[in-house]
Amino acid sequence: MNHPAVIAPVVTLDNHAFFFDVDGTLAAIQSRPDEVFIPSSVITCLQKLSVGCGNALALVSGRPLSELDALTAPLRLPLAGVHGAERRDVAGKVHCISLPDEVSKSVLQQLRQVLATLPGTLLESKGMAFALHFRNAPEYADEVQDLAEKMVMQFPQLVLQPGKCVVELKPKGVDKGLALHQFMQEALFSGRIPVFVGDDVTDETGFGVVNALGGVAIKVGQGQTQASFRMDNVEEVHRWLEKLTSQLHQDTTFIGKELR
Ligand SMILES: O=P(O)(O)OC[C@H]1O[C@H](O[C@H]2O[C@H](CO)[C@@H](O)[C@H](O)[C@H]2O)[C@H](O)[C@@H](O)[C@@H]1O
Repeated sequence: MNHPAVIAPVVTLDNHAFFFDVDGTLAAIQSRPDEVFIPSSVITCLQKLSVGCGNALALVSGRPLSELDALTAPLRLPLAGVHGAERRDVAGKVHCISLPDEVSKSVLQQLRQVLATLPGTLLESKGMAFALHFRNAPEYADEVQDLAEKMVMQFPQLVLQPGKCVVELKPKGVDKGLALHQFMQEALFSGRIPVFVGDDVTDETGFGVVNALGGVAIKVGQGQTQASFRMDNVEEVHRWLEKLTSQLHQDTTFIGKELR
């Protein structure tokens, strides 16, 4: 569906499980990945919501788990990172897809070499995945795209993951839809109706899984999507979170409560 409803859906904490993308959804887009932050008021909302829905709340992001923990400190949520290549389940166990050492070393070396010749581009290495950013050098978008395409031809273990002013290389077979599906198999999530809020191409596989489960898929911002709902921007996501959590009783919402 290309023209989803522009209204916040009705959800109830008893019945729903909540999944949030990070960049462009909980955190406003910044010029560089390391400039991103989630306002403390939003972290408080996430904690309230998590407690209110029996801890059936997870982040599903392209970022590594370590960065997600840092961005949401002091929370320690179930997480899917690197588009699903890493996942920390409800029990805290980390599941991780890795690349053979020689592959990741060779990819990294080749990417570094070429991107060094394209001033303003930025390479983010996540071990088993690589983000080639051109937000600050849009004139090199085509060169970056060509480089990424060459790498996936050379290394069949990798596939392209397009994003906002970025082309990523991630392990084949990994996506947010699968990560979301895996969370929904866990006792704490299963039986609930999934709600997933995301803004980017990588979130579409998550929206697909949510739709198949009769859940609520919410696209943030413009662009084609299979989500059924839309929110205008990050600020609207924040306002929705505030509204959802303001209905909670005080005794379920205090900071510092053990999340599981
Ligand atoms: O799945 P997400 O949580 O949305 O993460 C997707 C990628 O987000 C980051 O890059 C994007 O945000 C940056 C900061 O706002 C921005 O500078 C960049 O242009 C965007 O592409 C992050 O750096 C990637 O690792 C994530 O995969």
